[in-house]
Amino acid sequence: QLKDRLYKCHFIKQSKEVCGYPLSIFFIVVNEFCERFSYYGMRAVLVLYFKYFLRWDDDLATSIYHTFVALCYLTPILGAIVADSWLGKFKTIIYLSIVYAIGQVAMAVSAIHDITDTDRDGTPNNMTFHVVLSMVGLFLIALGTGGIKPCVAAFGGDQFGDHQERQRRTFFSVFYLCINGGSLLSTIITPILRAQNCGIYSKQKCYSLAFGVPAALMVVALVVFIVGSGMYYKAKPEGNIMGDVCKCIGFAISNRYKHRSKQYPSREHWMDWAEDKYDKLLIAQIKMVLKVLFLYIPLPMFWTLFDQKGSRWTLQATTMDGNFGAIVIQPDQMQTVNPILILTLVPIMDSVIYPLIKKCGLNFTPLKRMTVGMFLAALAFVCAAVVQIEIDVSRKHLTYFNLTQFLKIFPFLIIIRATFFLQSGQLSCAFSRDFGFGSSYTFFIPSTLSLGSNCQESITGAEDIKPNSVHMALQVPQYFFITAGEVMFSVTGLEFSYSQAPSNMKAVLQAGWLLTVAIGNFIVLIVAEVAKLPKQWTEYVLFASLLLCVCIIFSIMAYFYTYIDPTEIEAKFRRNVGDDDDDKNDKQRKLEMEMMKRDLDRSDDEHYKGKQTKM
Ligand SMILES: N[C@@H](CC(=O)O)C(=O)NCC(=O)O
Repeated sequence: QLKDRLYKCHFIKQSKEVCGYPLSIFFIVVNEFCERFSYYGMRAVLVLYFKYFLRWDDDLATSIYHTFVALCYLTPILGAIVADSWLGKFKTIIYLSIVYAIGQVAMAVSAIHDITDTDRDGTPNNMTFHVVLSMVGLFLIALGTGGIKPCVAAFGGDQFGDHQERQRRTFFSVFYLCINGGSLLSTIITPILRAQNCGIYSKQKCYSLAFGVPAALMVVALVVFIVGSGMYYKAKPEGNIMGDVCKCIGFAISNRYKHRSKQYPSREHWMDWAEDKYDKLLIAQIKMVLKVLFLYIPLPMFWTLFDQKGSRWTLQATTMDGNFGAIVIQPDQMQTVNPILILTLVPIMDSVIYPLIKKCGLNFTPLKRMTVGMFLAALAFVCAAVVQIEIDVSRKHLTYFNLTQFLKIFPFLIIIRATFFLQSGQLSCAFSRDFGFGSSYTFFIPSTLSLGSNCQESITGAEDIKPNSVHMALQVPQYFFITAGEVMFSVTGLEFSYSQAPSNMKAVLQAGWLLTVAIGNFIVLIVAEVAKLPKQWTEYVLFASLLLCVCIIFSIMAYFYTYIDPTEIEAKFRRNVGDDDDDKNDKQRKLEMEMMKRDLDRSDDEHYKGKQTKM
């Protein structure tokens, strides 16, 4: 460890800097931007791809969507283990990014309807092919995105020396902004691509392009990361810390069980039963981690609600009117409201709200912030329920109007003007109609119609599905509350997990934190499946109530939590151990340091000489 630290100091001293930041982190930040573009871009259109391309119903589409998201947050554990105990972060990121890019390409190919459209009617004839290929693609993406997730941020953090604490903190903020920048751009762009018509034999909605561009961005992310290769500090794998933790806990439990009889004196903490075999420092570190993990138990419920903005809320938007005057918003583009608000709310919270609360003399601790975040998310779902009731009322009556009569009643809903051509031999006639957002019509063409004459007046239409009359802008309050909740809950939670974790277990807690997201997505599936509520708004109310209950439980748990300083605790343990064999260790350490410094100086000289010879 000492040797590694010396090597790192030496490496960082030698590496190029721009404005006090290692040049290498620019490649990492750009990589993250492209990767998040790829992930969120694909995810933005996913639920609509299930519904309209694979022709699944809303429930199946929602279930598979959340299974996929859950898988994306289960795989970080795998990535952390592979990186820590075997390949190291750099190689893990490279290999898993390749898997990820292959998955994205598979998704793009699965969305080409022409591949199986043998009768050329615009719909695939072998749906199984498309379903299987897209499921394989999603599995590879989940493996890739989840696997690299705990590695990229930590790898970025590794590039800073101990003296660059401030720069490291700024790097993490920029990193979060890059995530949301990538997400924002892709969530605007991929729905536009999806809405285009493309195809060889027949034109259909262009899901292949909407998945193809994220695939290209993932390749760019990989290339950018590889280009920076020579500049990175690459820490060696530290051994499987997750394995050590599990073994130590397993030993404590089995040892406790073996000594269950009353004749053995009890110990202060059940983990103390591991003292017979394991280092006291490791046990103290595990105790710190377990304390935080216990606090994590109620957290998945927040993600249960949060991640529904990509499924239920997008489906809700499909039943709303996206006409904003100058622009028409696609339902899946509404998700951009989240990253837009993140980019504005994070700086406002950090520089105005939190300092103001502090000035008022209130101690707004991280756990209190997280509790408020949960409450805001519950509020967001109450808003979603109210909007849903509005939609249900507006869509209650399916009426059959004469089109002209209908347009007279709802002229403000007109947003699309389409022209149809009827042709028979040399004769043709054209008629135009205006359509409301989300509406469906049947036109009656009289058998007596003579082509060549004006058919505008002769053709009448019946409205099968009324245009969406509830405006998408009504979703803004629910987005506002869920994003304000995210800033208070997620950004604070990440910071809390990092600050309360022992030095060698930051990755373990990161993986634990990401696991709460995975569990949250599984809860959506379970609740939606078990409750099977007939009305969507009642499901929203159910989720809001569940989170409110969990929020109360969490606030009680948080009340009893005492904040710790892991560095201080670790130093105390090291001092205690050090007291026993101080002299021996000091001499040994000094000797090792001397030898390593000499080694490094020598390798420096050789490196320098090598450069001179080459010149
Ligand atoms: N606000 C989200 C991005 C989004 O939902 O558009 C976020 O920052 N997520 C964190 C991540 O690591 O993706």
